[in-house]
Amino acid sequence: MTALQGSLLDLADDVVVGRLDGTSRRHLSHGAWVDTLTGWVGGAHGLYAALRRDVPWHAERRQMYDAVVDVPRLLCFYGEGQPLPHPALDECRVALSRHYARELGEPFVTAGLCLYRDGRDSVAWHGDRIGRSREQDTMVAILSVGAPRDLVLRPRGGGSSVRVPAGHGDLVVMGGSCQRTWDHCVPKTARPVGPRISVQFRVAGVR
Ligand SMILES: O=C(O)CCC(=O)C(=O)O
Ligand SMILES: [Fe+2]
Repeated sequence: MTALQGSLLDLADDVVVGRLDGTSRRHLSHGAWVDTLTGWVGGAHGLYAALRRDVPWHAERRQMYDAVVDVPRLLCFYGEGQPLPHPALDECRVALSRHYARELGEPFVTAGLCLYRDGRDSVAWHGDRIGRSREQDTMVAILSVGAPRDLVLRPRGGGSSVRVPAGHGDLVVMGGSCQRTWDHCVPKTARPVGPRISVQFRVAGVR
């Protein structure tokens, strides 16, 4: 009985990367779009726990005008060819590369991980415009595990914002001109929220 319970628990811990054919696309202005798929990764608890435990999370400090401030989240970046911290993330990367191959024309090769410890952690308005994404269309695919937070997008030229919920096991892909013509952020929240881990898959030479 104990052995059976043990194996059932193991089973419940298994991380399952689902199919991508259920993604739904929302077209934004200026050729930007977002694809979403809720519950892409099943057993996401196991993935969250393993990443929380195994990733060498570190804090960063950044120059902000004339002060040096803490970046309000923990980070870890995996460059091209670097082993990812969980086999499910390799599976995600390969599945995304295959699914978007025709449209993107190149594979996802890097993974940026962020840990938002609570509602005070956030990422300010920005576009991922370091590298080719400043001039060219690209995609940034984000897997979220842990507490749900919102990814909010707004057109750079002004206009109303779009709120995209990023829940446990969900996928959000920003594509087209999204990094150039729109900004995105994960706002702070006063709601009592638990920790969230975000995994951003990008192509070579884009941050
Ligand atoms: O946490 C997220 O899902 C977004 C993170 C992000 O925009 C970034 O690291 O560039
Ligand atoms: Fe970003």
